[in-house]
Amino acid sequence: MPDMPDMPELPPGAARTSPEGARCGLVAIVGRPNVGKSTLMNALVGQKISITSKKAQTTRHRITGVRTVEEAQFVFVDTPGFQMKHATALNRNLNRTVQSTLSDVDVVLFLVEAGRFGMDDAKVLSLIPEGKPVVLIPNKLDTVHRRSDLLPWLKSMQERHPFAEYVPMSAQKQADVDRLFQIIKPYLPEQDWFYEEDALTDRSEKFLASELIREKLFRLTGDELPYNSTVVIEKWEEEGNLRRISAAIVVERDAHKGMIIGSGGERLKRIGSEARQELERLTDGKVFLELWVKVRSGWADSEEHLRSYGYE
Ligand SMILES: Nc1nc2c(ncn2[C@@H]2O[C@H](COP(=O)(O)OP(=O)(O)OP(=O)(O)O)[C@@H](O)[C@H]2O)c(=O)[nH]1
Repeated sequence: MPDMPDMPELPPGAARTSPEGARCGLVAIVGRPNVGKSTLMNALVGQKISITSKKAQTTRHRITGVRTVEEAQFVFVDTPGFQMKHATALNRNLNRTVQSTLSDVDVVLFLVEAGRFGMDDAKVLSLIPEGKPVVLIPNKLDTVHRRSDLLPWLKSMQERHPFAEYVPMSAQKQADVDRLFQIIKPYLPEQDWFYEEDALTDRSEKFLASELIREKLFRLTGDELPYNSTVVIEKWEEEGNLRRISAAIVVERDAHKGMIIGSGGERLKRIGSEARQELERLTDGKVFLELWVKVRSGWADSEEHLRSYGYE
């Protein structure tokens, strides 16, 4: 059976429903790991399409979500986080992805943690091409006790970069998220919509499934598991409303394999059963999920492996 097709790429002008004065543009969300990019994108798109987790570096793919608000259509590109400590091929790839993603967007949302600007944030800022409108989003504002403490910090940020807008907010607050749409709307060019009004994402169901298994994997192994473990969907068959999925969790070391399997296979069973339940909700059908763990030593260092796993 075929995979769920990705949404076809419509050239500008092909959407049939653009209203008078339509705007449409690409919006990138960037920031160091764990700053709240996935949380913000999920809030903006209004549906869980990217996976949030306390584990840094959970977003490795470019993910596009689409949201139409009044006459404006926002096409979101969620770019990967950064891993500064380990300079592997994986990270070089991430930086390339970030830069190529940013070269063709209309506006960049640059997330930092309100009141903080470190080397890791500076590195992200330095990858944004010159001349792009950049909206500074000091996120997690709810964790700042006195808002007035933020003023000198905001002033210092003004000196770092000529940001187009300053929008301190909390990605977890709906009112803040709604306000953000209005603020970034003028940065979208006036043109016809790229997608139908109710389009949510152009990612396939298969991709979402692998991200979902990854989320369960990281949730249930806590901080023990290195971020560069990955999930590869090896079999995907559909029979009516039933999906038979076989997925491999690829890790670097035998020790990690044991960690995932757990004593008596308990942990792997739990990862599988939680992922299956959520996949059934996602696909609105029945799912047989077979999970297994593979050791692929040093895979994060090999450009070739990266290509075969689809990270180019
Ligand atoms: N208090 C608070 N926590 C937040 C907010 N936004 C996100 N978080 C939390 O911050 C953590 C990281 O959020 P993510 O959305 O996964 O961050 P990310 O930038 O996508 O992370 P990577 O995928 O590692 O790049 C999660 O535990 C979120 O619940 C916020 O506005 N306030």
